[in-house]
Amino acid sequence: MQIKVTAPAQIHTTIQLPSSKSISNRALIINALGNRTFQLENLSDCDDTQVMIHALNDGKNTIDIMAAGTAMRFLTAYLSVTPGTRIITGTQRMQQRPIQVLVNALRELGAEIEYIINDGYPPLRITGHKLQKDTISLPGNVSSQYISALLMIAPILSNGLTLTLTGEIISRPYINLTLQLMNDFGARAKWLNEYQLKVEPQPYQSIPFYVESDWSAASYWYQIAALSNKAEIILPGLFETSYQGDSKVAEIFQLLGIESIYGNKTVTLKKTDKITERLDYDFINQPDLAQTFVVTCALMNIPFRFSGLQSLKIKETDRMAALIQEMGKLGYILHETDDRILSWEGERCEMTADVAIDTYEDHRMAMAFAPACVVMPEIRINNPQVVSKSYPYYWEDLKKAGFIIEEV
Ligand SMILES: O=C(O)C1=C[C@@H](OP(=O)(O)O)[C@@H](O)[C@H](O)C1
Ligand SMILES: C=C(OP(=O)(O)O)C(=O)O
Repeated sequence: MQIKVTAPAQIHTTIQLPSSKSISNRALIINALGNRTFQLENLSDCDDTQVMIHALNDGKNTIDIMAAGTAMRFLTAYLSVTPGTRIITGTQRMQQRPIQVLVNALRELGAEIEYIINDGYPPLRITGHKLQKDTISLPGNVSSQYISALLMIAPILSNGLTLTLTGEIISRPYINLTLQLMNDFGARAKWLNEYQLKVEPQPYQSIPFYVESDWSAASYWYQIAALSNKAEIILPGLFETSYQGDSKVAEIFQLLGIESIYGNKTVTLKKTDKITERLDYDFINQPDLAQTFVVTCALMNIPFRFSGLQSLKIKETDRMAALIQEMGKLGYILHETDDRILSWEGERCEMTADVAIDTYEDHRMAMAFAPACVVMPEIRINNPQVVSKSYPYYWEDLKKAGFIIEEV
């Protein structure tokens, strides 16, 4: 399927964003490990959260988490401490996303996990039982989701857990998000120092819990505002002091002429004329924002150097390669350095005729490229349904804001 997206002349709208999938999926695991006294409120309706709900509630022997990285990693740890033998699998791409660091750590703690097809990758066969060991060391430079997964099961281990992280720690705000939620649910978990984490053997308590809106999803509305001549966008359900590391998007977009005005549980995006001449930024802590800023800066003609992108290669697709390829179609020549930096110094090439953006089964490719139509007559997006991974109503929300979406 392909759609053609056309933008309105100006944008004045209020958009109810989806709930945070990162918070939803953590709250679900924690609640499942606790006593489930309260219902979680405002859980995301995205695919990644729906697969997690099914995995935890349906009692199936084979669990298919489709493309959800958090579900694969968090459930691998969860199933390792939950009685029974289960197979956990996912999409073809999920079967290429590494999980060895987490499996090795869990095995060292005493878990029973087998690779079913390829060593180091899902699918896995997991038999859950009590884990005894209470210290573990693992690399922090592949995916923070492994660390979050281990942290979340730690309060129910007999002696708690001390984790030592080696190498550069990527996506650290997501580890902090995990600690924050664990502590909200009555656990005792904290950093001992920059590289060590400690979790006490203190069980979770259910609490009434409401999931806030998704800051990563908000980034596409910041992008639309930045690319528009005239825009005012109100986003309810977002807070300045958010648990989510991607709330940083507000600060970075300030450099691209967008002011965030925080009100009663909402943020309003307004345009300013303060726009930086170039943007250099290290995305090590906010990898999911990289696509938003690559597309936005190039289309605003702002040269950039974005570092800290090493984890992009093992996400829904190789996002570095996908960005270079698709920005090339729009006439922008990006450079990749050392598998971790993407830069653009203003080099242009001819734009592909009848350009259609490929999305590589990556929701963020669709969501970050669609706003390009604000500065182009139109944009075509292939396989637009990929957005359901984190933001099922993205296209409906664009329509609500006055965009025209046609199937072609
Ligand atoms: O813990 C989480 O909720 C996430 C952590 C990040 O992954 P990495 O730690 O693999 O970078 C992020 O990209 C992903 O979308 C969600
Ligand atoms: C990388 C992402 O998700 P996950 O790793 O959880 O599949 C994402 O949502 O951009």
